[in-house]
Amino acid sequence: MSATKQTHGFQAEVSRLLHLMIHSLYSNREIFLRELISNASDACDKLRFEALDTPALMEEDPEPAIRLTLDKSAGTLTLADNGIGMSEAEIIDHLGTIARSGTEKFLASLSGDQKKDAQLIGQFGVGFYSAFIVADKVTVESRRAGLAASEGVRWESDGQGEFSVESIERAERGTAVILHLRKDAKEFLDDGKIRQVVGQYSDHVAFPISLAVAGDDKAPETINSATALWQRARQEISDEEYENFYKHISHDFEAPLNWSHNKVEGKLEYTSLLFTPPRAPFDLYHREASRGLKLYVQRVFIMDDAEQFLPQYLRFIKGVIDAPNLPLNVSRELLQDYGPVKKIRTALTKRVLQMLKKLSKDEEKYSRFWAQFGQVLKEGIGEDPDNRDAVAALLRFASSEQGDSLTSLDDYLARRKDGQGKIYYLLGDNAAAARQSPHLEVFRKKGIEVLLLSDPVDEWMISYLDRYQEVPLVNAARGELDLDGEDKPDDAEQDNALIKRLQESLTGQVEAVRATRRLVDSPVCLVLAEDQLGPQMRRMLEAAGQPVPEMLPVLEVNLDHPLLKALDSQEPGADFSELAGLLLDQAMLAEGQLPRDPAAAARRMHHLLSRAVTPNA
Ligand SMILES: Nc1ncnc2c1ncn2[C@@H]1O[C@H](COP(=O)(O)OP(=O)(O)OP(=O)(O)O)[C@@H](O)[C@H]1O
Repeated sequence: MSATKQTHGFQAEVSRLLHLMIHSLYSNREIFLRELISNASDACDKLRFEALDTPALMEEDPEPAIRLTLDKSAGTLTLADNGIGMSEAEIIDHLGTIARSGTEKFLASLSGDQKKDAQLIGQFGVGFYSAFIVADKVTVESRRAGLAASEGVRWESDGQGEFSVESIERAERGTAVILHLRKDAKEFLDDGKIRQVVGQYSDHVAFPISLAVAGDDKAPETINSATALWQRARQEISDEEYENFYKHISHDFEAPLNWSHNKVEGKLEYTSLLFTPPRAPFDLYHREASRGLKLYVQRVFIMDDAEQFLPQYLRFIKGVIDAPNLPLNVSRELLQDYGPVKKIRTALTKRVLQMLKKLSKDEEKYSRFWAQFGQVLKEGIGEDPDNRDAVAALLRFASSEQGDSLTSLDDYLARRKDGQGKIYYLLGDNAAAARQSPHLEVFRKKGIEVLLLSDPVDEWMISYLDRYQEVPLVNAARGELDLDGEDKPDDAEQDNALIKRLQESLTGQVEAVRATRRLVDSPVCLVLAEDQLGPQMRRMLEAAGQPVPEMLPVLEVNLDHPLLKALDSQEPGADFSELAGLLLDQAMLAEGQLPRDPAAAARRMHHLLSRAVTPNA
């Protein structure tokens, strides 16, 4: 009826996503039904929420419902809901663009390998566009609750880069998605098939889903149980139901790693159902990425991303919380400093940490978890002092004694040597480099294990973790080592003439030169003073444009090493200074740092090499 049919181009990312999705999800294609039903259920949730303030939005049709209709002769499957609906502007915006930062980069990371991409797209959440996996044309008709019947809108596309929009007369509120099924997707015209897929993926949707066949006299039949899953008793819910519920709320297709479902009674009554996802969303580190739980009050949906119920470092946890005693008109601002919310948050945080502890008993699953979320969890060491030991127990580290496998602090403590009162760690740019560090020599000799920390956040993180189970953590490359009382060189040793000569020659480049017992095979190493910034923190500050205090390292020397012995007999003069400079350069290189003056270091090295190849020069 409208003379104003307009054509729009999809945002480039949408076209690309559509193309990749159709290709990579072909063998999982029944998920389109779950995704569209999830959207319909969200739309009903949103309507109920808005109607709390504006009851008139319910019009004459107050019971939220989702209706599926098969039309075999037209070859269409229609999903209709009487939820919130969309205005013309909304439909153009929601069904033509993707408003998540990082999307372009994410799409570029897809490989073209169907299996791998299918999993990755799960991180993204496929949503509405999955309709095109089974349909070669999709028509959406909608009217937003509260608008007049004349303000209906029809959206149509064949998924090839463009969509059209026109205004229509639409008496019913809500949205109908009409799928013109592809030739190879006609199985979805079979009511048995629809029943099976809805039963499998969407049984727990809290609104009735009915199925009708056009031309059939039978009344539409409800085909799901239509109770909120989290309200049912734990023992009545199968693992598969939990898994499907997770997929429904997260738009993921892989099963969660584990979950925790609890009902808390009493003054602070609430039910929580929390899931550990199998993969990090692609935008885990984007500020505006969705995070947090879905909040319900008395089964009425209140908001997505209720981030107030968990701390930042647990932002990857998915789930729902139903707190029947919160006011229905609760807003984000109100949640912020609402006493009961803080209490629930404290309890849920503990709950999640327990859930992760349980997960850690399953080594295979936990290593998947750790690879995806380990970095985020480390934020908790700084962020959550009250639960520091519980978070620390979940951390995993490379270790000098454990080859490629990672260790927990508890396992480290269980293996420690009699009388070893400290947990030792070493920071490095990567575990392989840390493993080569001269600082480990004395620990190896004594059979003491050292944790190898190489994440960019590790130095920051460890600065908050000075103890675990009352045992102090000590940086193996910092301060004076005192492994078993006998490691400190005595004053007479420090009073050595060679040390004094080195110190003189390196004035302005090192804080001090000291004799050491840290080393076995290496001649020298650098040691940080107790209060000095390490290289990782330095780089982080520099990258953030912060001023970095200039502090000189301490050079420790192994007086038993043949090189130092030879140096001792070297006459004072230019050669001695040159060799002293080279020793310092080497110590920096062994730390993975550049010498302070790389050009001068290279010159010294060339000089030395020339002499080595032409001994009489
Ligand atoms: N049945 C519907 N009724 C009302 N609005 C809808 C409906 N289906 C989709 N929309 C709107 O279109 C938007 C985009 O839907 P889409 O499924 O692509 O993404 P999403 O659901 O927001 O995200 P994700 O699928 O990753 O959770 C929705 O956020 C919603 O605003």
